Amino acid sequence: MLEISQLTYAYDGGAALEVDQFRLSPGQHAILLGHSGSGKSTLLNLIAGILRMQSGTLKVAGTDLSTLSPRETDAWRGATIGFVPQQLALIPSMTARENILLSAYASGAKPHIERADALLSILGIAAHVHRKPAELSQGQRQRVALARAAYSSPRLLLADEPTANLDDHACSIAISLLTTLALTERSSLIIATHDARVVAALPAAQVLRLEALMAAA
Ligand SMILES: Nc1ncnc2c1ncn2[C@@H]1O[C@H](COP(=O)(O)OP(=O)(O)OP(=O)(O)O)[C@@H](O)[C@H]1O
Repeated sequence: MLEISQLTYAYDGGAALEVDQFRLSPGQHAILLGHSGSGKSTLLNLIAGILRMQSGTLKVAGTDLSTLSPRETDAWRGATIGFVPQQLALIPSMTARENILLSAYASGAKPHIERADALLSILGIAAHVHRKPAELSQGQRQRVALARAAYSSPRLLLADEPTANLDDHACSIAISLLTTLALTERSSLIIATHDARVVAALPAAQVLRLEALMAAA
């Protein structure tokens, strides 16, 4: 599902990420673990093809990302990746259902309302389908962002710090929602986090530890 070898990435300010070797089999989950600034978001963005890799090997769901043009990468991402960003990035003027259907609206594909509503139901917020983000709690907003990421049945679900600022109860709910979705959608899950509770909650996940490079420079 994921194959990384001697991957490096540098921003203008200097090296941000080095991963020697990492492999994830289909159906396995991974945790990218590291302190602030260790390159977790950078690696998630490389895996999603949002950042373009600079050197090394990065194969995601069987595709060597270095072989794709930017246009091909966009199409590949739409078909393969579901992303839950840390800031959720919901559109304030749209309802929960409309936020989930956003990718369909944007690509001109037929929106599958039943699919959006079924996901909201799996995530326990079917009653809030017509609410806008401001009318939802933070936990409910996170569920909408999860449903939006899962809408296209991605092979890989990526979540950036999904438990940041959550108490223990909300943290275990967030993790169980992610694993439930991964199970029902048969997706692999990659979680970027600095939260040891995530490692404890997912004992079968492969852990990739990242070290900050810039701070040491
Ligand atoms: N767009 C950018 N331009 C220059 N440097 C960047 C950029 N984005 C991130 N960096 C730097 O790259 C390093 C890794 O950042 P990244 O956001 O990937 O870390 P992170 O582990 O996700 O951190 P956090 O947990 O705080 O979100 C940091 O030193 C950061 O300052």
